[in-house]
Amino acid sequence: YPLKITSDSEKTCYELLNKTSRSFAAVINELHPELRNAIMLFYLILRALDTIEDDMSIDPKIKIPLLRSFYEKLALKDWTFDGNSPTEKDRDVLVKFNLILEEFHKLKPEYQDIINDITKQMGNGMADYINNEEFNLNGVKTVKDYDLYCFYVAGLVGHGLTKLCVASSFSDPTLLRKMELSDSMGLFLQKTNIIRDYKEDQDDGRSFWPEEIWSKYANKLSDFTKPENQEKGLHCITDLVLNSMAHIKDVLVYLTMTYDPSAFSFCAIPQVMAIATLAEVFQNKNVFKKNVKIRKGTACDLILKSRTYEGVLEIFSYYLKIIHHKCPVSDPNYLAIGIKCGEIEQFI
Ligand SMILES: O=C(O)CO[C@@H](C(=O)O)[C@@H](OCCCCCc1ccc2ccccc2c1)C(=O)NCCCCCc1ccc2ccccc2c1
Ligand SMILES: [Mg+2]
Ligand SMILES: [Mg+2]
Repeated sequence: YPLKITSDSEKTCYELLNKTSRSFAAVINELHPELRNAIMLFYLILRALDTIEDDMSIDPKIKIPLLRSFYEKLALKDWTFDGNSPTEKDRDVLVKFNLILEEFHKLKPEYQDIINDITKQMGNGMADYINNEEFNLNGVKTVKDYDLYCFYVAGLVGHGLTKLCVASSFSDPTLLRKMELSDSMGLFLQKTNIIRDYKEDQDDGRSFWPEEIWSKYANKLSDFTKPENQEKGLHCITDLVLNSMAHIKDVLVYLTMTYDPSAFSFCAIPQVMAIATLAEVFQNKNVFKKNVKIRKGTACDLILKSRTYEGVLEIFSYYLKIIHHKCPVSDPNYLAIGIKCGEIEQFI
């Protein structure tokens, strides 16, 4: 669909989108015009909220009220925020937030309400975690906390996207009665990022790997940065990958209920990138040293192949086999990985 830019503020919004996330920008730009601006603005507003959450230089006494009240800024005409540290990578979305607001108020009220509601829930969820001393000091404790945090920052995005797609008749309204499918769409992506971002988060003094899992393999999470602990670290990655695989069936069911071809690609592409990334981080000690990424050429093949549902099934089946074959017999989760791969294979 040709991109028809009608104002300077809209032009700036697309520039901000392309600058803050090449991967999501690529799929959002392909969307049908009916949804494209709504989802582009949904992305920028939540990225602005996340840029406040991610900035470790902002005092929690300032950050917590700002996260909880952020959704109220959506009612304003020209609010901006310049309180991020100069090094915060996406600080521009807050500095130019007035232009995002200008475009946001042009959306259908129904779309504005959906975005408002998700922004409010996410802001409160993020604030709850920073407020909870336990999480702030030692990171995520239980797998239950891990799922709750990922629900707040990504599951809710799935909820909002589902409501926007159903409102514009691009997806099956049944999805509204099965919101756990939307949860899984977000949790699968967020958990993949959290596994991949171990080193980056360690360097930022943050951690999202749940203690309930990593404590089986180390005394403290930073142990995995030492070579002598990396065999154990690989077992921990297996455990985390196994936990993420629990969402795959829901993801595949969700995709069968997304009718519009551009909405299907928009939903399918991040998911196939995630399964390819899981296979890349699996048994890969580089995770403890740098940010592991899938090759550009692979990403292009995946985009082409994920245009049909059969193509998506082939991609998942291919990478599940890779994960299964890469798992050494010595890994404590060797059998569980085989069982989970078999379970999903049957569904495919
Ligand atoms: O700072 C970073 O660069 C990464 O931040 C991560 C973090 O801080 O944890 C983390 O920040 C999360 C809070 C802000 C969420 C922003 C977002 C992301 C993608 C969207 C896609 C479409 C519409 C709106 C969207 C909103 C992050 O960006 N994680 C990437 C995974 C999030 C997936 C969200 C999501 C959920 C369901 C989906 C269903 C279909 C298609 C895309 C989907 C996308
Ligand atoms: Mg972030
Ligand atoms: Mg964040």
